[in-house]
Amino acid sequence: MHNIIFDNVSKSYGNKEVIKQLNFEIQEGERVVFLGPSGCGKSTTLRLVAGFEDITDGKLFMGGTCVNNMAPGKRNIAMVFQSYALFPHMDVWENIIFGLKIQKLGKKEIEKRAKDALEMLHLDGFEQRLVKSLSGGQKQRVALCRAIVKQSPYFLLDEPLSNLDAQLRQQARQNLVRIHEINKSTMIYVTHDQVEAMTVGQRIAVLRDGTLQQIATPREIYDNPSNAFVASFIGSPAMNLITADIVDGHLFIGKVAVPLPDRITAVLTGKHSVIVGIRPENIHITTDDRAMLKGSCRYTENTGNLQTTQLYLADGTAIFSQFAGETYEIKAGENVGIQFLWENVLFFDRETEINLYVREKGENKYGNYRN
Ligand SMILES: Nc1ncnc2c1ncn2[C@@H]1O[C@H](COP(=O)(O)OP(=O)(O)OP(=O)(O)O)[C@@H](O)[C@H]1O
Repeated sequence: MHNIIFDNVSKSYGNKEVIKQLNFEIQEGERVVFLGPSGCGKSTTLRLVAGFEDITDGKLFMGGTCVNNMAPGKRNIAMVFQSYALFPHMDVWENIIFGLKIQKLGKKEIEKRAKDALEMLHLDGFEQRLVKSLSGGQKQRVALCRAIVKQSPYFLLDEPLSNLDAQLRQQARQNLVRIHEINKSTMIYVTHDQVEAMTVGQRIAVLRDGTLQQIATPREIYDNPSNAFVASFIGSPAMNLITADIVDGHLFIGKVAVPLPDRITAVLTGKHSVIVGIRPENIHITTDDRAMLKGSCRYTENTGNLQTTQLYLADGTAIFSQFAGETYEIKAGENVGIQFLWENVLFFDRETEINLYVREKGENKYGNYRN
């Protein structure tokens, strides 16, 4: 069994607590992404698993064993760093087999593993090339090769693709996922890139200021973020967050009152100070005079397949609408009608920012308003 359990794990540097009481489990063979803004503690958490940092409080279990005091070399991990950490004066082959020679594996086994890895990452033919003569993308693939030949049950990656351009990143992401589906190691992948998180992770752990905000599948994080922070961190353009008040069945955005559907008021009765969360694709622009809100177009961008429009509501709130397919052309300054797709609207408590509609196991704990 090669799972990882964080049991109340905290980490401080001096008086500063940078990781705060992490409690979650990564299953054997699972691909989990740590996602969050710079400084939220992603790398530190990964380094706690690798054993490069000591845990200040709590316990970390790997494969059922508490590893708080276990040296990194004993943890059976393979790691890939942003900087690649290759030996520039050695050729590709030497870089890849270096760790295996130290492990004193047999010559045949070393050759087989290295050849398989080179083939998997389309590096056959590069064996004799000096690392310093390779491009960034090639170096990154050598670093991946060097990690996968170890065949370790734990695979840790710290922003491994951040030095690559957009196109190479996409290829590298696909390579990584493919390798993982073959190796089925327990994988942790650190990134601050939400697209990478959505495409690589089977689950995403979102961190903020050293605390875990949510750990869930990409779909769940996108559809049902636990709070306004998670909501705003995933999606591009980001989810619209609109300050509003619910009063007796109406949503007040500034002075404009919009009647709420019964199934929402059945759950959110009385008064609530909220942040309305609505993704750009759930805001429709219409010429229909009966639209729930009126706004004016600030600008619109058309990328062929997608139209993205920034709109001002009557109270000055700026929101984004985005939709695919043919649309009528909207001009800057034009007045338009705005319609929310209510079934996809979220409500966050204004003070705590907590999602008032987080569903548990597919069910909305406040009722079935979303179904
Ligand atoms: N050796 C250290 N001594 C003191 N503080 C540290 C040390 N390493 C990290 N920190 C602090 O811990 C916090 C978390 O840092 P960490 O590098 O884990 O964040 P991160 O989410 O990986 O950020 P980034 O995406 O920028 O790498 C930061 O406030 C950082 O300044």
